[in-house]
Amino acid sequence: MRKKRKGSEADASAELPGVAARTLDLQSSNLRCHYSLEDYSRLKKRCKEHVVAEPSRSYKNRFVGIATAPPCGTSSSVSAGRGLKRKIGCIDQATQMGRKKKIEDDYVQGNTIGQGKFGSVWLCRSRTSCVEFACKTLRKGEETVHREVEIMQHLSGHPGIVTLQAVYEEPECFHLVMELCSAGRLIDWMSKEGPFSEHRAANILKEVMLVIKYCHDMGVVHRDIKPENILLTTSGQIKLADFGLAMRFSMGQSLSGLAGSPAYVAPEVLSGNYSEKVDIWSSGVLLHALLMGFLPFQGDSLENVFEAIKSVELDFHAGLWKSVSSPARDLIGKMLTRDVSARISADEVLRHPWILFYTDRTLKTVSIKSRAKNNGGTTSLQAPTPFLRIRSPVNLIENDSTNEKITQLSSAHSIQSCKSEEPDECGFIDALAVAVSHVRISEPKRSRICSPTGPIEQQHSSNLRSNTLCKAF
Ligand SMILES: Nc1ncnc2c1ncn2[C@@H]1O[C@H](COP(=O)(O)OP(=O)(O)OP(=O)(O)O)[C@@H](O)[C@H]1O
Repeated sequence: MRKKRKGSEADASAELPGVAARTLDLQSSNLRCHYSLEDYSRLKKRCKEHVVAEPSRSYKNRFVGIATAPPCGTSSSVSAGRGLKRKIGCIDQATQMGRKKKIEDDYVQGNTIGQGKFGSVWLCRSRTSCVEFACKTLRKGEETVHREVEIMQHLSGHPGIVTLQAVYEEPECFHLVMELCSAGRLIDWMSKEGPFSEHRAANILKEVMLVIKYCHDMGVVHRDIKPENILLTTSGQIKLADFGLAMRFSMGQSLSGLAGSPAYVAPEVLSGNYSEKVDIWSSGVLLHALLMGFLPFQGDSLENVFEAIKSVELDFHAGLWKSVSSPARDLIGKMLTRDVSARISADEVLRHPWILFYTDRTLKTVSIKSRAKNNGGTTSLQAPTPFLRIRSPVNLIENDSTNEKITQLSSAHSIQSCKSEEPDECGFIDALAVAVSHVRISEPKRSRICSPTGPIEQQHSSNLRSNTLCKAF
């Protein structure tokens, strides 16, 4: 019997976790609780079975739904193995090399570097080039393995997406050889150094949104955007990883299926009818966490967290928000609006004045100049110093010396955390944002290729570390 992976129907025979009885470890943090959407999915299923006693098919329709939607021009009714083989057929020449060979023929196995729910990720080195890669080994039978591979292949080539190098098949498992992101996960940097300055947060969000925009333009919704799935290379490049929950969609298509990670899940996912805008909501949660150091929607049980997601209004005028510029607040508000039609798109996020202010060279130059004038010639607003190297031509930090600095990412001290913004920067940004908002930006061309079928410890870290609320279901 095939196993169901996250985003799929929960196993009816699995023991119902004591969801209602579980308590938060409030001492650790408001978000270090022990719930997962898998628990929720199981609970809902159990409830439905007990109360309504409907045939399992109707439940399946409700919760699995689009999770098994086929990729472009294919049927979802293929078995995982056959599906993957066929997908390998459309993977680049370079990735076909593993079809007959064993992975050991081409790669030397190294240490385990990550553990997922359905397999491990380990270091490997190419015997021919000596280049190191990450290898994700997935046990066969996973329903969505072929879809994850196919989507990675579909998206491969974008600098913000982990490149799939090769795929090897064995009787029991698949090995996905991927580009190595050895500087770790964004969540770890957030835990170590967060909350981040607006400057740094804007540069991170921009990189993330560029990838999400690309995914959406390519007809893929990720459905599990969270800092645990954002990896960093030694050159500081951000890479979106873990497409285990990703799926194809076509513009205007209504999606269903309970999928995501509790703390990041959009309210409409809980109602069972959603679109690619769920990635924007999750990114809004990410932005909140980047700036504030904690997650926006919390509760002492999984269902309370969902209740918060559905009903809590964020008060942008209280407490810590006072130290955040109004354009930043405006952007978070537009990303975390429950009215999906009012929620901005990835492209609109990228054109938001707050993002432009911190990431656009022209605007930055203007702002520095005007600032210098006011300050008797000193440029108080510094060039971007996020830990990631911004590839955009509009960025000011792309030079050899910066790259050199960033290659020392293994040392926390090599990264400037950029926490010391000017005290009056918020007001300055507010004023600038008004000017920026008058800049007309032309609509970009869409390039879809396929149109298919609570407060935390020390104001940062602990409640952002991986916990069950942040685990995909
Ligand atoms: N390309 C990579 N380079 C470096 N480390 C990686 C890479 N891909 C994955 N990892 C590490 O392995 C971990 C698990 O990977 P991934 O999230 O893809 O697996 P998963 O089975 O989908 O996990 P989960 O069950 O948490 O969703 C990551 O959190 C990361 O630490």
